[in-house]
Amino acid sequence: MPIPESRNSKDSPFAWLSDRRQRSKEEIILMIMCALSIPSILPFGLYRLWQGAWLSAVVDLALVLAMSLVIVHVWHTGRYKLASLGVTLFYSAGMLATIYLRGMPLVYWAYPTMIAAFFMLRPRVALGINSVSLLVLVAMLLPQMELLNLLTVVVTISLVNLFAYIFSYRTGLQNRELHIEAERDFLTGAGNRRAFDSKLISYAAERRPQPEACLLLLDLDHFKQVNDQHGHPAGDQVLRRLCDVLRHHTRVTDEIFRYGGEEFAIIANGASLRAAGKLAETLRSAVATAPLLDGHPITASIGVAPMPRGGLASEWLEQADKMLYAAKEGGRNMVRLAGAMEERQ
Ligand SMILES: Nc1nc2c(ncn2[C@@H]2O[C@H](COP(=O)(O)OP(=O)(O)OP(=O)(O)O)[C@@H](O)[C@H]2O)c(=O)[nH]1
Repeated sequence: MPIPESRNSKDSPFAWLSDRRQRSKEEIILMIMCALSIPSILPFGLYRLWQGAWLSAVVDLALVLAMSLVIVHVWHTGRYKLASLGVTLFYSAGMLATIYLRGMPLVYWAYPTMIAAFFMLRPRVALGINSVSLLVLVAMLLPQMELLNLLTVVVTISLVNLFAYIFSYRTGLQNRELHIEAERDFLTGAGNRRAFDSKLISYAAERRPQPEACLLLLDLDHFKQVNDQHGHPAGDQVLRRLCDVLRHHTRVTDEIFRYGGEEFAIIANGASLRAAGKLAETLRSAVATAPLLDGHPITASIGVAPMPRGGLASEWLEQADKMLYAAKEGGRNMVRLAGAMEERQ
């Protein structure tokens, strides 16, 4: 079976940002936003320095320095959540400080600053931060602006926030729906090959120590005969029923994927090799006794491998694949476990 590779790296225009490991979209967006803010703010900082407006210059240059530090931090650690919140708060505070120091003409900076928050944070969090910023802004501008002008600023900023919130909320919803559909096998409802590959890649990319997990590769025996003797629709029905059997005997925390025609992968999260061996045996026996197809007994072979500690996800898959091959070679309708423990029917 071909081993999955990181999908992010080769086909993305931002592959050069990947530093030989998979980076999330959020990391890349945050770094790009920070990188863009440097040429946007630096000229103003330098200009104010030249003018002798020291305080404004310090605010601008502090923003530039902070954005540079964030890029270095995210680049090296890959941690973006707290950094995204920090950047948004820092940006918002910087924007308010600049308006406070330079007055009303700088209020135009509120619009891009507030929209940027929606790129980096969840819509609700961005809206919350922007609402607080708007209140502070009103308190600052009240003594120096005519009421009608201030009202115009408040209404336009509120509308920009409302539209940005609706847009990012809808986009998030659509992305989640698309993601679910793109990773679901249309016949059985299990995760598809793409979802399985992503899962293995995310295991490989995980930096924290993972709890133990085992991979079960299950392949129906002589499935070609089912199609040949009973037709393709009957074969499809068998696959759907098989998936129901797998769901029935696994935990909600276990993940089921159809990675090939009549081949399924189950990631048993939190399961030791011993527990996974028992699960595999339960599944093997459940498949053998389940009425998957009237008058045609159907069996499955299963290979099991524990997640290698500090090893590659590809090794994990290879090991389970070898065990599945051993189960087929051993006569089918059996379970093979990587390591010493083996079971035979
Ligand atoms: N009905 C149906 N059949 C499928 C689907 N995908 C793959 N198959 C069939 O699955 C069969 C797989 O056959 P083989 O790879 O020879 O494997 P097998 O007959 O199960 O033999 P062993 O795996 O060696 O026990 C082929 O006949 C495919 O047409 C599907 O979505 N629906």
